[in-house]
Amino acid sequence: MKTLDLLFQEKKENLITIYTTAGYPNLMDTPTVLKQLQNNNVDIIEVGIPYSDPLADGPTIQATSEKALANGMNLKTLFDQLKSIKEEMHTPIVLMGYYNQMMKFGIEKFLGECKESGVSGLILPDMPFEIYLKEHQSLFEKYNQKVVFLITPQTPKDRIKAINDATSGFVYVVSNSATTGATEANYNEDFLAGLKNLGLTKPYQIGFGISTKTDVEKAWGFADGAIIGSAFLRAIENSNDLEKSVDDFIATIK
Ligand SMILES: O=P(O)(O)OC[C@@H](O)[C@@H](O)c1c[nH]c2ccccc12
Repeated sequence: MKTLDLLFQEKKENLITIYTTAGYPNLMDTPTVLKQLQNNNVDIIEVGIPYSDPLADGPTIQATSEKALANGMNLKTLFDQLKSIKEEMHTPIVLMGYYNQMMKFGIEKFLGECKESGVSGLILPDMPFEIYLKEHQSLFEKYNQKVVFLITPQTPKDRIKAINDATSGFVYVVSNSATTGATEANYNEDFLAGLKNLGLTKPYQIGFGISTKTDVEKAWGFADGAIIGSAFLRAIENSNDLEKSVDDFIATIK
């Protein structure tokens, strides 16, 4: 498994991160989806842990989460699936979940399982970075887990600096203040154009509402990478040939 650090040493721009919900469209599909994303040379794979109360998620991600939960996906199954493909995977995997899920599972057990499963880092959108620094940083480091924090157009500048400093993975730049999954990119262009002057020292990628090649190229103009979730999930939703659907989608954005 390639670490995020190594990836960012090798590649500093034009990154593609694809988000997929674990256990979607079917319970056992996630290993196939991950391997096929890797075959298509995506740079990072973000795997969402389905959750019944996903605060930051728009309708597409929420629907995939509900389906995945109904399919029976849970943390144990997800970790088992990740372990089953660990030897084949070298693309960095970042898990996206909610703070509560991690705390309920037991934080040390959770981080240990992440390490055992080949996970490189975590996005926990509702974990304040102050809490991370005060309470969790040493455990994350013990299990080699990087942390990704989000900034939005509403985040004050001094807070952005602090978030950049607390980040050990990459900074997730939310393109606008809406939830995930808009069908059209609705960039806050002033915010995005200003990113370069914020003095960010960590790699940063833009997500929310990116669905086409044009959107991706635009995001690359403002940041190191583009993150795509909902558009990808819509592309695999009714697939009867997952591998082909993944190939076809990636072909549309590269
Ligand atoms: O779906 P979109 O608009 O392409 O945006 C990516 C996003 O879904 C993914 O990164 C994500 C899914 N759930 C999240 C929760 C918080 C932040 C980000 C996410």
